[in-house]
Amino acid sequence: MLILNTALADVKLIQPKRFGDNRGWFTEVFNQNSFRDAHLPAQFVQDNQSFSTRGVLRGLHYQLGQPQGKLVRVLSGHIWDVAVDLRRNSPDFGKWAGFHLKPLTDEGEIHSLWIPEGFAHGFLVLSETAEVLYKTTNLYYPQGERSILWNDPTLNIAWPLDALNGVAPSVSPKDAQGKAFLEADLPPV
Ligand SMILES: Cc1cn([C@H]2C[C@H](O)[C@@H](COP(=O)(O)OP(=O)(O)O[C@H]3O[C@@H](C)C(=O)[C@@H](O)[C@H]3O)O2)c(=O)[nH]c1=O
Repeated sequence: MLILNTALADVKLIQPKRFGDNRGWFTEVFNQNSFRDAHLPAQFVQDNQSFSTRGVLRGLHYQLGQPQGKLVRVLSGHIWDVAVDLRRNSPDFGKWAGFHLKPLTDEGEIHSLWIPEGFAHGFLVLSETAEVLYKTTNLYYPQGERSILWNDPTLNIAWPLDALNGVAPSVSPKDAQGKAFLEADLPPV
């Protein structure tokens, strides 16, 4: 299992080793020791799965009180996944990074994304449908959930909207009322 650096120091791409044989293939998608060796949190308490259609944009989400680190992977389809560093004491504060994520079965695209606590997370579905599965380091805490507007001008995230052929992203009513980055309650540092 390779743990690869990204443009954001604490966000990692996880590339598992895949073993092919005449039956098909096998891979470990999470290994606690590999995470520990890489000094990443290795304790997850919740697994989430969502199904979405093309153009659905979920995010940008984070939780106060019970921050969630997320280990994200795609089971089917193709998404553009975004992490935004909300930790005021971080050199990457206010920076974002985007990643094309595809299923582990696609040659050359075998990775999950590790997003630590203190980040906001969102994704845009680029395929007809997409199923996304992610483990979290803390439980869902509805009182603490927060949303920052996906198209916040300060963050200026370069969502790959061209792939939607002029159709606007589809967001939930809650996300349509997300806060501007400069007005958001950010996690304590
Ligand atoms: C996130 C979550 C939602 N729910 C419920 C609440 C609600 O009725 C329904 C749909 O919730 P949402 O609209 O918040 O779902 P969604 O917009 O998919 O929210 C998710 O977005 C991605 C980007 C993340 O990073 C996740 O942490 C989570 O915030 O599911 C739970 O029961 N447990 C959970 O952990």
